[in-house]
Amino acid sequence: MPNTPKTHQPDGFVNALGLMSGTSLDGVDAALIRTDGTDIAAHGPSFTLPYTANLRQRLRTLLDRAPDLGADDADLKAAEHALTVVHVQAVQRLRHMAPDMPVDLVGFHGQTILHRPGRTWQIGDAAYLSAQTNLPVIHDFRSADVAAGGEGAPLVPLYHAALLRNAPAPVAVLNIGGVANLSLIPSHDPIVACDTGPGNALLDDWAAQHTGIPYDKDGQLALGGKVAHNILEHLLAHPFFRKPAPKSLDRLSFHNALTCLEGLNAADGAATLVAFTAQTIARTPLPEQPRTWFVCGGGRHNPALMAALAQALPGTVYPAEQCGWKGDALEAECFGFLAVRSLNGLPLSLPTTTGVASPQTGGRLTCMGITPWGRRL
Ligand SMILES: Nc1ncnc2c1ncn2[C@@H]1O[C@H](COP(=O)(O)OP(=O)(O)OP(=O)(O)O)[C@@H](O)[C@H]1O
Ligand SMILES: CC(=O)N[C@H]1[C@@H]2OC[C@@H](O2)[C@@H](O)[C@@H]1O[C@H](C)C(=O)O
Repeated sequence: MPNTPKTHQPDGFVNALGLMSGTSLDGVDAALIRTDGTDIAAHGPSFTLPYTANLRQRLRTLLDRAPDLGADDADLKAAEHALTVVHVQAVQRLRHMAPDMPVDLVGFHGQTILHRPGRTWQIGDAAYLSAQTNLPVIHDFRSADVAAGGEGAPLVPLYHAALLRNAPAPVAVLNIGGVANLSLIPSHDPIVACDTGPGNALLDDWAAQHTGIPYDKDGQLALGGKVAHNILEHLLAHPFFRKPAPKSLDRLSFHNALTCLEGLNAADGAATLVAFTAQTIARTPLPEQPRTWFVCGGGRHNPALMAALAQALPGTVYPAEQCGWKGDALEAECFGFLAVRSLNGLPLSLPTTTGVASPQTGGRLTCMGITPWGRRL
């Protein structure tokens, strides 16, 4: 059921603060936008609040344990609280950064610890976040889509579509986070979207194993390595990559791929993983090939990956900044945007983005002791 009430600002536009804790487990992205859930009137500030190595490790352990975890497991609850405390800090810091853009609403994605067909699980304590910030919070964005037969991901396509409204089609936005996903606006048909395969997650794990640093900074490893083509082709033979959109992944979906790299040196393994990410994107079956790609997410900071994409993809590849977007803030902005859509009962997903039977709204409102628009009602 759609959340009520609808937005109370006279023109329908509100200041929505989005929070996204992605599959890379590196921190929480926070961003502020002014939107009515259809148009974006302003992009406010954004930043990432990094997790401590300790919290990152605790979350990583939860990902491994999630299939067997009960919802009230003590480690889970403690990590969920620690995660939410960082989100509270992120909200407070962003409010200080934007005193002229008072926050009306928070979109709180939380941390996905498990995602598989028929089940998606995000942790994060929305009631605590609402109570600590005195703000209404929309959370639990994915479960309505899953309950209605959808993949529950990706949810960012409708935000990408709003950003691309005036761009000449066919055009795509490519997000390279821990997992990679794309949104394609074809020339005539509705938006098509899917997860494409691993983004940086395998490369992060490989770099951590071989260098003790949790990612391949500036592609230094990969740029010095050679692609092991026999291993690459073996990895690409997985049927997921031939499946048409919509489709989605868990962060650990391709984790076993790392065992195929055993025996390679650190640089060659990194080069092979970069090629794997680029090729899985290039081979994604699409109804039409984009003429232009705008790349967001942390992967665009990796020059080895950007070079591999430029070579593998048809069309021209640009970082998101080419459009004036903030490539590290898009997902957080998206959850601000989706929070307003949720409040207004608008769809968060479509049959062509998640495979859901019909356009589907979602998200739940949590409001601790305050009215939906706080003191501004
Ligand atoms: N300078 C850099 N050089 C290489 N890689 C980088 C650099 N900066 C960031 N990255 C990569 O970007 C990742 C973080 O990306 P991002 O924040 O988009 O992921 P996420 O939002 O957690 O993931 P998802 O979109 O799957 O939820 C890091 O883990 C790292 O792999
Ligand atoms: C289940 C889940 O959290 N999926 C994430 C993940 O990270 C990237 C990709 O896989 C995408 O499907 C999704 O996040 C973005 C924000 C989305 O829903 O569009």
